[in-house]
Amino acid sequence: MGRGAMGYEQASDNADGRTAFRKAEKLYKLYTERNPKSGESGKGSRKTKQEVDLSGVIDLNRIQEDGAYAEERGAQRLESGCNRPTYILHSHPGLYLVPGAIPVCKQQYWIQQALEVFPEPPNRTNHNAEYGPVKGLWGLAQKELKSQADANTVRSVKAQAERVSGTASNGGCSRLNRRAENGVRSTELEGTGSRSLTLEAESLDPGSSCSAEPVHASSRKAGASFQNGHLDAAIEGPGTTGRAESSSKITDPMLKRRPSAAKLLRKLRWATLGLQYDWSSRSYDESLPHAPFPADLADLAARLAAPAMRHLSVQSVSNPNFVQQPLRSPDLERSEGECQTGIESGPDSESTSEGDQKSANENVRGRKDANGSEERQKTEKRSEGGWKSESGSVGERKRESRGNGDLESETGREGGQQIGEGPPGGECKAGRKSENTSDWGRKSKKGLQERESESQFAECRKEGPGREFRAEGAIVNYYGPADALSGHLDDVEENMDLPIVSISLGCKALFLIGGETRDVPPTGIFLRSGDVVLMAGPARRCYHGVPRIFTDALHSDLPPAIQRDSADTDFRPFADYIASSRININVRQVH
Ligand SMILES: O=C(O)CCC(=O)C(=O)O
Ligand SMILES: [Fe+2]
Repeated sequence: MGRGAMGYEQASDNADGRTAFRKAEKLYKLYTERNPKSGESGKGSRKTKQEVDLSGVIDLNRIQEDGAYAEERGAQRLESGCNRPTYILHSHPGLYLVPGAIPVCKQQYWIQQALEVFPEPPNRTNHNAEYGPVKGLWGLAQKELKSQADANTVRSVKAQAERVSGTASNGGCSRLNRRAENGVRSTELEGTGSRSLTLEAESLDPGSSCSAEPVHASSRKAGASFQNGHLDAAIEGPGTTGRAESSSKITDPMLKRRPSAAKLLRKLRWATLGLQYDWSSRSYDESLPHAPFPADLADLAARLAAPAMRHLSVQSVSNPNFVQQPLRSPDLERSEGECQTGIESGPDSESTSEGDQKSANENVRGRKDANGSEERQKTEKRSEGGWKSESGSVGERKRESRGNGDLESETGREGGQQIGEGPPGGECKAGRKSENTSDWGRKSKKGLQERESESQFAECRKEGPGREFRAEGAIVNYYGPADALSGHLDDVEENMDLPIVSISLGCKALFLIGGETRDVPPTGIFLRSGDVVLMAGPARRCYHGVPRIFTDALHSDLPPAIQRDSADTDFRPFADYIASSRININVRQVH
């Protein structure tokens, strides 16, 4: 196929029955192997990553810096009218690449939204099927993690005390209990209620004979509760302990099986915004309860989509058969020309309705996958999905696929300048502090502010009436270190020429885009935090996927402001998450 630089020239040779797309996925996926030197072969031996030749992957940073490289890769810079360099690839008409489109402070904002707000009911996540709507997942997970950290401190103090005294004594034990209680109270002071206290107490020094027994007992009585039909994570308890005795008090069978919030967060794989996609019917189900599409994200998507919308408009004029763009809805009517953030108006994340569990035990392909199947394909259990698990027990690593299971997981968890609208005055304010959010977004490093001045967005315009992208639904993908999204098409939206606006956040990913069949060898492109991809027109009909994300510090290419060690304190919990994760928000116009 003449893409020798990709390093898999043989990809279209179908002799072994594998398609070119599949071969590329296999070539690039994360391989780990046990290092016999680091322990006995088998259990306990260290896994090491295998080197893969990535020289064929298009690097958008280099495209921007090196004209010869850009030309060699068939990349051409567009005048997008948005002051951000936008590139097209000659090999993939309809694909638009906007490196560093989202400023770093906005990346922080969207990461926070994706973790704290977007998974909230009535938005559905991969957890709905098994556990029903889970409310307050991020907050509760953070409390658990903090309690675990406190417990670790208690443990190390205990160990130290034992080392000093030589033996453990009852006196030492009660001292430790006091410390544990202090730990709980200090957490409570930070805003947790009394039930949270019991939850946290359970996490403290688990299994220790010195643990605070009376508190445990009260936690069981607190039990889990439903509020407005939602499992309210903020006041639940027993599901997080996993202890047999606690489940005896629980009547709802779902809750018995519910893992800790921290684990649920780790296993979060997708959330849907706006119109809810029903994986069973492979369509957007407008009867499913849904919150309005977040206004700030809709505004951002409309701006980001502009280059593709402009192109489509031109084509529709020159070709009368070309599909006409739908009229923009009056409620999205806004003044033209402003290129400010829309994030001041955060989405209404209040739950408005009951969650839906109707497809709880089904797993259905939600899109056409790399095998070309367009059929509804039910698989046995939704929870089995298409997740691949290379390490860990099924129970430990069992993951739910979103629909067709094209998000895969293979191992356990391990550890430019931009559109995204510069706010007035050149400051990169990430947005108003909302009720549930911390105020990290208001802080901004000086250097950042300078780089993200308004001037670079001044020309970023949305198109006029009739040509503006209208965000109606989005899928938010959460990738852990060994997760992959296998080749697929997104082909259920009404107008398949309209762009999908795809925003990358967190660790670098390898994105593959091929052709209309999986026999076409795909092109690999690195996507970093803040990069945006538009797939419009012909590119909408091309198989694409993410075989790999890079979570090691050397290759994750995280900007300092979202790195663990250098992020502002308020952003630190999000930085902890994103250090080994990638989030992708892809926004669609459905009608
Ligand atoms: O994660 C990505 O970059 C791609 C996501 C995607 O293709 C999808 O969700 O349909
Ligand atoms: Fe996709």
